[in-house]
Parts: sequence; structure tokens; C-alpha cells
Amino acid sequence: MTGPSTVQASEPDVVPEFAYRRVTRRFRSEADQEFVALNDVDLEIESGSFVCFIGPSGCGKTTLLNMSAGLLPASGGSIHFRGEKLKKVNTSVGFITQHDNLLPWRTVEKNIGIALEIQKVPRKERRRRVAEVIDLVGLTGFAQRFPSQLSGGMQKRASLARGLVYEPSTLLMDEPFGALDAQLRLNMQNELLRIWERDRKTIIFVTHDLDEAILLADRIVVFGTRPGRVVHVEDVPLARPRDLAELRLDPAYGEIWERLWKLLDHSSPAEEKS
Ligand SMILES: Nc1ncnc2c1ncn2[C@@H]1O[C@H](COP(=O)(O)OP(=O)(O)OP(=O)(O)O)[C@@H](O)[C@H]1O
Repeated sequence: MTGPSTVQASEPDVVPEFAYRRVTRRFRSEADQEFVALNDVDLEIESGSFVCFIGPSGCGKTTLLNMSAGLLPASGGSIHFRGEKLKKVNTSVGFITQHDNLLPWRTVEKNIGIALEIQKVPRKERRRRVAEVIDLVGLTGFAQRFPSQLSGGMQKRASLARGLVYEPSTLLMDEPFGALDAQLRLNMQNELLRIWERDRKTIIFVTHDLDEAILLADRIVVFGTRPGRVVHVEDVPLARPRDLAELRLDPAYGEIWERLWKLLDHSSPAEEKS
């Protein structure tokens, strides 16, 4: 069942968080050939929703996130953020990438507070906000540690806290838990869901993991390759709060999983070649 690539906000007069209109991005390859990395993306992301982007490697998921953050212009089409055409860096979003990028010479507290320092938020206010997010991600007691003194999961928590501290209403997350082992990953997913259920930020979350996408998302956008494009949008009407162990027993979960798995299979580069 391949649905339309355009997702309408449920109420027509509500301005979506992001509206992508025929967004195309071209790059030059190493051989100096121009190629289309992302073709004709038509999509709307509702405010307060949790949306996952899933698809094979190289289908343009990161490219679309970079464009949503205003870090990369579109080659064609337009992106509107809350009704305004995006023309420069989108300072309303928090961007959490695959790599932690924590600065090794700064403590957890100072790593998390860096954006507030740049914004010249007064010291007292800064300390209060940093302490609050440290608590929120479960790092209480670790504020004075350096990144090398933290476990991998704690480093992820610290980078999540850094993305949350300046209170963006929107989070763009590019495979943030990809490198974690299964147990840590589950903990971080639960942590993120808890934060999202509390604040209802809009979250766009890129993942390769179908279970992760179904566990987290209200809506899953499936990308295909050659050229990168949206091939399907799936609503995930499963009740919340969700527990992966329980979800897996739910026939509705199985139906969504199988439908998306087939789509992902068909859009893999290996299959397209054959
Ligand atoms: N700055 C760039 N210059 C040239 N090509 C690029 C650039 N950025 C991305 N690409 C190419 O565009 C295509 C899409 O890349 P992108 O990183 O968006 O894919 P992705 O779906 O996020 O992949 P992955 O899941 O592996 O992270 C790839 O072929 C990639 O090599």
C-alpha cells in the first residue's frame, strides 16, 4: 500500500511546522557529474508530532534535515517553517546529529551550556537551565565530569541535553541512538518519549531501525533511492505510552512492520540494480 507522499495537516487552517513543496536537492559527484540526491519532496509535518524518516542509506534523509535546519539551500522547491519560507539558518530548531561532538576539555555542565553562553544568557539563569536539563535526561550528579569520564549512553544523554537546553520547540535528530547497544538504546528511546510527552515538541527523527520508528512515531516517512524521494507515509495509530516488548505482540504493530519492511526492501539500492 503506497500512500501519497503529501501529508495534509489534520485541520486545514493549522499552519504546519514544516511544509516541503516540491523540494529537490542536487549535488555534484566526485566525477563532477550532477546528480539528484532528493527529488520533489512534498510533505507536511504537523506541530507537536513525532515523525520518523526511514529509508536506505543515501536516500537523502540527512540532506532533508540539513535543509530543514537552514544549513543547506534547496536546489528547487521551497521549505516553509511555521508558514515562513526558510531562507537562512533555522535558529528555532535543535539539531542532534549521529556524533556527540562533545568538547573533551569542557565538563558536562559547560558542554550543555555552550549555546546559552553564546547567546549571552546571564550566568545564574544559565546554571538554572543547565541543571534543569541535566535532571531531565537523568545525569544528575555528573555535571562536573568530563565526556571521557562518561559511558556512551551518558554522552548521548549529555548531547540530548545540549540540544534541549535552549528550549527549541522543534528537534531534528539524525540517528541519535544508532551507535548505542540495545539496552542503552531502549533507555534513551524511553527518555525521549517521556520528554516528548511532557513538552510535545515537534520531533523529526531519522533512523534505519524499523522497530525504533514504529515505537516512537506518530507518522513514518519512508524514503527510496535513485533518486532520493518519499515513497510512502504511514500513520502509526498505536496507543501511547508504548512499550516495545508489548507492542511486538500487537497484530496492528505486525501489520505496519510488514508493510514498511516490504517497502524498504523494494527501495533498497541493491534491489533497484537487479
Ligand atoms: N555535500 C555533499 N556533496 C555531494 N554529495 C552529497 C553531499 N551531501 C550528501 N551527498 C550525497 O547525497 C546523497 C544523500 O545523502 P544523505 O546523507 O542525505 O543520505 P541519507 O539517507 O541520510 O544516508 P545515511 O542513511 O547513510 O545517513 C548521497 O548520495 C550522498 O553521497
